[in-house]
Amino acid sequence: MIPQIAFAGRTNAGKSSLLRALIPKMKIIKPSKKPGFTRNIYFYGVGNKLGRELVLSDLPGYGYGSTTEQGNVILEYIRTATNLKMVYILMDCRVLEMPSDKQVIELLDTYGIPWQIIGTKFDRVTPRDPAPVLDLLMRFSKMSRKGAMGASELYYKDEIIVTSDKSMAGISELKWSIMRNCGLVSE
Ligand SMILES: Nc1nc2c(ncn2[C@@H]2O[C@H](COP(=O)(O)OP(=O)(O)OP(=O)(O)O)[C@@H](O)[C@H]2O)c(=O)[nH]1
Ligand SMILES: [Mg+2]
Repeated sequence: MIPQIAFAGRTNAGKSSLLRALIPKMKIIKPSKKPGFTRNIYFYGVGNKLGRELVLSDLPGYGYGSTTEQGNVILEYIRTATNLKMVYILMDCRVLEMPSDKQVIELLDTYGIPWQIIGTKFDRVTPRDPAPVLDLLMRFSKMSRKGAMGASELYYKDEIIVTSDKSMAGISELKWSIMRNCGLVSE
């Protein structure tokens, strides 16, 4: 069965943009400034001449600007997706975790689906951003592990990969992470 990797996150988090950065040759639905732009799930098969190796799924965003219908699409996907190896939860580096992210994380834990946080729009982080955000990014970009977070540690059980579709920061790291999670390369 072909392994599947999903990209989830709040509306506008940068899911479609990150997919374009990951697989530039693929015709991916255009990113948009309008939150809630991706209304359905888009599946992208990735492989070589011998066949398809994995499927990347671009999920609709949740939270601001999304609809109940989009929420139901996400729920149904989490409930029924087969061979789902990882759900990357994208969060704008300057905003990070919101209550809706926690709800999705709790849902994934309920179904026993692995998840990992990906920071997006790293190019937009400036020294003027709130110190906790910068501090957190500094720690996680050094790949520190579980336990560094104090109160929120439950929600940061793994390292955060920090990315940008502008500077291409973290894109290669994310590609390796995807391949490891699909069992295409060893740990
Ligand atoms: N500067 C910067 N802007 C980004 C980056 N990634 C995404 N954006 C911008 O953020 C906006 C939203 O990007 P999308 O990729 O459409 O976000 P999405 O998560 O797919 O949004 P929905 O489909 O609405 O859930 C667009 O204006 C993008 O150009 C990034 O790494 N850096
Ligand atoms: Mg989108």
